[in-house]
Amino acid sequence: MSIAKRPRIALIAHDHKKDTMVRLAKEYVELLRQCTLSATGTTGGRLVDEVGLDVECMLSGPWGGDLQIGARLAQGEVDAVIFLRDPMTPQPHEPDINALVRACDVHDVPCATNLSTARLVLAQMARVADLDAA
Ligand SMILES: O=C(CO)COP(=O)(O)O
Repeated sequence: MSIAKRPRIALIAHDHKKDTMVRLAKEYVELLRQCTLSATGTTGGRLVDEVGLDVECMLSGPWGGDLQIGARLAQGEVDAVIFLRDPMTPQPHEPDINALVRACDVHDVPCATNLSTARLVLAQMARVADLDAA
């Protein structure tokens, strides 16, 4: 994967996965502080408030936040997506979610949709970009 010197990571979590995202961000806070972060609205707000990260917050997912991130990604402005999806709960904006994941596949951008993969991606990013992991 191609990774910028200061990796640009998008962070997204569905409601039942937001606590997991906050824990993950705390685990990798040293790495994430060295990255340029964007997030969907509610996820980003929690990462700012509870982890103290500097995050550019897009719209909330159901209001178009996934699409905003997807548009940036299509323009080559996102190096990885951590998208903790809730596989048990139907989402009103499922087409937007699919569009973002598809954009990751189209543009060959790493997209972690569960915690274990997220850890692998973040650890690899720290290694490849020679950044300090948590
Ligand atoms: O719905 C989401 C992703 O599809 C997440 O959006 P929020 O971070 O605004 O809750």
